[in-house]
Amino acid sequence: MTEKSKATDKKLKQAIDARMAVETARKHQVDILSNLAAKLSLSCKGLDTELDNRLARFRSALVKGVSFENLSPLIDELVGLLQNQEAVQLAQQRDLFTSVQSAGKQLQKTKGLPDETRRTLRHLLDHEINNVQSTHDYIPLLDQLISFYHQALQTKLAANQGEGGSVSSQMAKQLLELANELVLEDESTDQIKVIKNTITDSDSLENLLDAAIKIISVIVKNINKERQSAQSFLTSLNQTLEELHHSIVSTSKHSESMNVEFNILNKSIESKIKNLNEQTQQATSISSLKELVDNELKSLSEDFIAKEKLEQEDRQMLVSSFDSITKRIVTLESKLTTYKKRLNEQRFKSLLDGLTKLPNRAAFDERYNHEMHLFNVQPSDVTLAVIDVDHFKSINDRFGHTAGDITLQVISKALQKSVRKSDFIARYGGEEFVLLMPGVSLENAALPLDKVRKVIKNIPFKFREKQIEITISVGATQFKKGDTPLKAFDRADDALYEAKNSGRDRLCTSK
Ligand SMILES: Nc1nc2c(ncn2[C@@H]2O[C@H](COP(=O)(O)OP(=O)(O)OP(=O)(O)O)[C@@H](O)[C@H]2O)c(=O)[nH]1
Repeated sequence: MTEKSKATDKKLKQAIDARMAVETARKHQVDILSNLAAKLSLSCKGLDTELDNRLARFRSALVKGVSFENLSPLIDELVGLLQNQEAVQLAQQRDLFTSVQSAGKQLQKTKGLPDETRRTLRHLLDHEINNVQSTHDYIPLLDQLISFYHQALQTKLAANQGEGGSVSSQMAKQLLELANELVLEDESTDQIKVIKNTITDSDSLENLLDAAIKIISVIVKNINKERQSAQSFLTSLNQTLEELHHSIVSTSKHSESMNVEFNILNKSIESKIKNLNEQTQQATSISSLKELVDNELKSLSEDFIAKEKLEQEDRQMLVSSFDSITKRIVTLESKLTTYKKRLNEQRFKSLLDGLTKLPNRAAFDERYNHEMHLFNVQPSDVTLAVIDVDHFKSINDRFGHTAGDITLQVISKALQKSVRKSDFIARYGGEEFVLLMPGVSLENAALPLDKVRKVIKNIPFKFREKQIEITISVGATQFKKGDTPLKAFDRADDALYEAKNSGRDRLCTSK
């Protein structure tokens, strides 16, 4: 190879190398641009379709190796679209600020949010939200807000469930109390008992409503029966009165017609006697006088017989009329007695508690007010005790309402047996009893009351083969000068509250 061709060869090689370097640099630049376009496409994907399409076209132009001059308008378009996108994002950012802020404020109003959550939320709304620079920055805030919402929802749900539970358990309690207070005929009492046994504290509102409707229908039937019975009594009373009236009218009519007949007879007798008198004056011989007297006496005697007959008829008529009136009155009296008896039984029943047969609250109120009145007229020692079965709800919950009812009956019997004759014990409602002890000071009542407590505690209750100890708490007080029924009761109730709070199964007193 000549020197000249060697030099040419070297130059060519250098030129090829330079070209290769340029090619590589360009390829590198295209790669960088393609990469940028790909990243842009990825991060802008979905923001704007137009931008998506332009970026795709830009990438394919790069791959095809379009000259930079041709790429330039594409880049301009992209810049324009991106600028537009910036404005869109700013607007979205503003909207997001407003909605995050209002959502947060709404959340702040939610009751029952944990304190820590409330504090973090306040910080978020007062500070963090103002430091947000981009839509992306909202993501952690939104994440926090969603978790707050979750907490608020949980709190609300728990509160609702709690509320629902306590509402229905309160309703169940009231329904049972109402059922206990009902004084109905025997058959209806049994029906109410069956309904009562279906009521439990954990019942849904729907079940309670169903039980309430059943109770109402028993009451309505009872009212109808009662009304029918009152109506039949009134109808028969009405009938008897009508008959009575009728018989009196007919008796008096009969008497009137009798009177007319009597008058006629009397007049005829009178005129005959007058006539006899005149004719005897004018008689000229004994024989004619005898004949005259004979005739007149005969006629008079007929009149007297007729009068006697009339009188007898009248007497008989009166007697039979009185007889029938008396019979009717006797029937009416017997009906009245039956009705009165029924009413008395009803009244007696209405003062007795259906389940325990102890005097009920109405009977207690009557007696209690009376004792308070006596005390205010002439003060003496009167002790009032309020007795409540401990944890009675758990007996119902564990062994059912029938077991609960039997427990109340057993306790009532034991209470009645262990108080003195002069004391007055009543079922105040539910598992609460009241005891009035006239003539006993609080000091002297403590021992017998504590004895009552022990009696109940020692009853060997057994449910489902399980030995159960049932205890009572007692709160007692003594009537004081200036007391009203309410004041004294509240004092006894406070003492009961203290007995419950200090461990139950005890007697607490309040002076
Ligand atoms: N079986 C039955 N249960 C009744 C009757 N009347 C009320 N109850 C129930 O008595 C329970 C009383 O419960 P609470 O007032 O919570 O009192 P407790 O469980 O005795 O608890 P403490 O009084 O606090 O010791 C409620 O579950 C009532 O449903 C009734 O006639 N029969």
